[in-house]
Amino acid sequence: MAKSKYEYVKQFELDDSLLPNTWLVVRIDGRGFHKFATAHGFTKPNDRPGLDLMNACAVAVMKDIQDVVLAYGESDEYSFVLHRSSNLYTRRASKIASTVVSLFAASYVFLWSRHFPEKTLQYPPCFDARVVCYPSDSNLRDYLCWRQADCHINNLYNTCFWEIVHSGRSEKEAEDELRGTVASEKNEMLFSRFGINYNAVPEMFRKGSVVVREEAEVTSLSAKTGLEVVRRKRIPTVLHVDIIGEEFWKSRPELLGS
Ligand SMILES: Nc1nc2c(ncn2[C@@H]2O[C@H](COP(=O)(O)OP(=O)(O)OP(=O)(O)O)[C@@H](O)[C@H]2O)c(=O)[nH]1
Ligand SMILES: [Mg+2]
Ligand SMILES: [Mg+2]
Repeated sequence: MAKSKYEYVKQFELDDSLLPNTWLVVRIDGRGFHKFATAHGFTKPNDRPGLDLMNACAVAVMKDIQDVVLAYGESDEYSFVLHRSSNLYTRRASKIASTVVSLFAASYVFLWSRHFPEKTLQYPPCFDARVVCYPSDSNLRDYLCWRQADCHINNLYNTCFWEIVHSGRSEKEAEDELRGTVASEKNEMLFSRFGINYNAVPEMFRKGSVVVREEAEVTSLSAKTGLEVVRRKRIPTVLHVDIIGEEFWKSRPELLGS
């Protein structure tokens, strides 16, 4: 069939394929979530149902997109790691990022009432997305260390900040008091002034959330025989563990393996 005279416009669509044989990380982040958290009365500094909802959305993304081998989330962001061998959408950046972020945002709305049965969603949440290539395994691990260290630094700061505010000081006073303090001083402040052992703060808040495909037994009914069948399946599972040290990677050699 003859091409229409309009077809030439396809030439304006530029190639945005990502470098082959590199780890791909899609990071999504809530747009204006400071305002979103306020509008929905999220607990400060950590809202458990809000974080559970983020994790449920990440699981939904991983159930749908098999090329995602691991996801890491904290605050209003989630990073999705696609294996270096992935050929999803022939590695076109905009197709990959837009698919991940729209699936995440749609899941956020779809699953909202399950996590907030008593709260009405006030307006549509929005997330941005970017995709970055990491050429080596150590670059990828350093990326994930960066995000988990960010989670730790922010959570320690925010835990102190809100303890000071909840004790009756203004936000400005809390900010002034925390300026220039190091981690050990913040830990000491939490312990001696507020009776909080930082290590006893839930791991989800201190370490963020990692989603990996863990083997589990799944029971279903056979359509043929009507009998129960037990299968071993790899299910996206949310963990709150350290991913900076060796332990996590040593016990999961398949993650970085080919
Ligand atoms: N109260 C509360 N707020 C949260 C929680 N998680 C995230 N937030 C808010 O979300 C913000 C996320 O930070 P950013 O992503 O840097 O800021 P943002 O307001 O989303 O702005 P942009 O990402 O630049 O659009 C935090 O500063 C908090 O205000 C939570 O569990 N509880
Ligand atoms: Mg944000
Ligand atoms: Mg953020």
